[in-house]
Amino acid sequence: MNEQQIRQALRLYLVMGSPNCGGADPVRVLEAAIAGGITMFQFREKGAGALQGQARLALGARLRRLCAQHGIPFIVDDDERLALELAADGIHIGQEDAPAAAVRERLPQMIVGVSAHDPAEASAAMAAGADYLGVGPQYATRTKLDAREVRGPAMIARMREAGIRLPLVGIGGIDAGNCGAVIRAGADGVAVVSAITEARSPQEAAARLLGACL
Ligand SMILES: Cc1ncc(COP(=O)(O)OP(=O)(O)O)c(N)n1
Ligand SMILES: Cc1nc(C(=O)O)sc1CCOP(=O)(O)O
Ligand SMILES: [Mg+2]
Repeated sequence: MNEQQIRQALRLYLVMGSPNCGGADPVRVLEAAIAGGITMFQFREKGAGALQGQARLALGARLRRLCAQHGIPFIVDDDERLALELAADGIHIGQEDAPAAAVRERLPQMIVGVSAHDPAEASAAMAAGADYLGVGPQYATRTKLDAREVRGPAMIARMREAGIRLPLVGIGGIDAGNCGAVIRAGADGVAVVSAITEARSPQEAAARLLGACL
């Protein structure tokens, strides 16, 4: 994918694994979210009760197939080996994961997303060859227990003012009521977990988000 295609795909980015689905089948949740209009998906099988080993691989393969059927880019959180096993379109890594430059070198064919919390980390990620940035937490989140302090959309504006031109998505506590502020600050899109996975109707929640952050 070229830079413009990545920018478009970031518009409404669902990040999720089975622990986020409250007992519902993650495949059904993803199906509904796709019907509602999500534009990118990240398999993040993390937290209490997360699947391991073969079960994780099997779920990832079902989600991967669904994304392929609908032309939705499929990204894997953290795990290079899993990303390769699932023939993912990309990988997302954080500041505590493998160095971005090494991942870029090992996975030249993949989209590489990197978490950045300030302009210095954003510049370093850009120099390392990142394809997009994830900037959070925008707002308070209950989903990631080890999230950093809330940065707010102002951090995105600071990155843009500092000359960071990479495709960029905000993440953390984002819903239909606050996503507009994230886009107005300079993000190409929003990444969400609970606003879709915990909604009574993930399809309607995705559609509402898409409408609100256009
Ligand atoms: C799109 C996006 N942005 C940020 C993150 C967070 O990544 P990281 O800091 O590595 O934390 P974990 O998700 O691995 O707990 C993300 N996953 N996706
Ligand atoms: C996966 C993740 N990364 C974050 C960061 O700040 O980098 S916040 C987060 C969880 C986002 O979940 P929700 O949309 O339910 O708040
Ligand atoms: Mg990580």
